[in-house]
Amino acid sequence: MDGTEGVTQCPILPGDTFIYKFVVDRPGTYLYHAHYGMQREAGLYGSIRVSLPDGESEPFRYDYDRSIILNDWYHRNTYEQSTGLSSKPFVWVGEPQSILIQGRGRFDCGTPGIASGLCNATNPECAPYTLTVVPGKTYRLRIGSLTALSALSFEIEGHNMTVVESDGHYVEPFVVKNLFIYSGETYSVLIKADRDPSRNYWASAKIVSRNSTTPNGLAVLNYYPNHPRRKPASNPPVGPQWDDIVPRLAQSSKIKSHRGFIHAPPLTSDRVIVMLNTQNEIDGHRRWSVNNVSFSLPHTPYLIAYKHNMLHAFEQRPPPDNYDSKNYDIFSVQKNSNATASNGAYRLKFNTTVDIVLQNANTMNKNNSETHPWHLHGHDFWVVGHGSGKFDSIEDPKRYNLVDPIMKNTVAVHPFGWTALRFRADNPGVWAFHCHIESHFYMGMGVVFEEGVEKVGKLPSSIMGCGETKGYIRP
Ligand SMILES: O=C1O[C@H]([C@@H](O)CO)C(O)=C1O
Repeated sequence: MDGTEGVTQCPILPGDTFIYKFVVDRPGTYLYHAHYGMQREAGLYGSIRVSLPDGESEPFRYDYDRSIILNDWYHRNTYEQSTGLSSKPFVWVGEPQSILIQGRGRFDCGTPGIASGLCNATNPECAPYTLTVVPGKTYRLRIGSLTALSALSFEIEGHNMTVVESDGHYVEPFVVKNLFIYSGETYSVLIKADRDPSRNYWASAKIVSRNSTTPNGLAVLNYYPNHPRRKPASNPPVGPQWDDIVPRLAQSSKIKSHRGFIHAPPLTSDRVIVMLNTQNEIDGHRRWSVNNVSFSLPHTPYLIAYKHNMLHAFEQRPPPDNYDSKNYDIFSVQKNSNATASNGAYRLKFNTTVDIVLQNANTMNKNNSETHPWHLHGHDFWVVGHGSGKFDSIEDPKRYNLVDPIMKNTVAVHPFGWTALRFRADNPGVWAFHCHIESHFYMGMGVVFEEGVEKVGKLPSSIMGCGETKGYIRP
């Protein structure tokens, strides 16, 4: 079960109980969240830690295992936000009010317009999250990002982090001072509590890629037995420049599979889909598109429509596999006047190898391109390449890493850059592939893949009840 509303099931109605069954078949760090409207941003999410079977060990050592979720937080509720996003004129959600580390953030209660009775900065719930460590011990910190919008840089004052896992795959270890993490991703890092134990240290999460006014999210690394509320004696780290793409691209390119766990990709692919990511206007609505097609969800979930011969429930023409890459200038604002909205799906041949090249471009604002974390349901993919500028379909594939690429389920395409990924279409079903920024998916930044749907067994009636399946009896 996958749980994506409109793709693999109908939404779960208020008061309903819905049971998800899935096989827990791989250790690692994972995220779960609502996939209806903007409910994830409204708070319906969490993380899952899958441990190893007894007797097996990981390719790294640590004394303690801790998990945190990074998020961004808005004061306006998601109904207001989604109304603005679909209005004419368009009302953008703007920057979040706070960055949260494990659910805790801060906000200046002196901000004009905030009713003072509702905001109390001395409330103990406003105290930063504290991670208590025993001097000399090594911690595995599992970090997941479920931000609605923000790309983050996470760091702990004075402590390097060794990246060892991402999205459930072991990484060939590398050391960072700050970890760039995009919505939908998970990382495990090892931290050794080997600094002066007489004090506490700041952990900080800073927004990158957007020129944000949101203050950094803060937490405290508390060396036992210091008091957890004792403020670190220094200023929190300022973090990297928000618009410096170089270190972000470098980190993305650095992540490789752990050498003891290499599962190499097929050396060739059967199909290449190049996806130009653009922001554009359709019928006066601000939208995001892939190859000039802006995604909209059908009322009848694809999986049910395919299995129950209701193909009329959505557009049968698939979106294009390419764009006019010869003539399109990705570095300037484009009109994209042929952009349309559609819910057509890509149909993949079962058991074939598919390459996706995400091509970033300028938004509708001058000299602006954003970071988009793309998340694929139902699969892990190999990240075979990242680059800046326009993807060269002859030269760039020659430089793909087909030896030890990392497998992930979420990967970023950087501003004015491209990201190439490869996967096997070997999981029968229908799967969303979308930008994990909540408002961007809402604005159409996604596609759907069908593969081997004929191999899917009888569908449970619990997933039905919407669109053309309204009359279906639910248990
Ligand atoms: O989708 C978006 O819209 C705004 C801005 O482009 C509107 O002008 C923004 O920053 C986005 O990510």
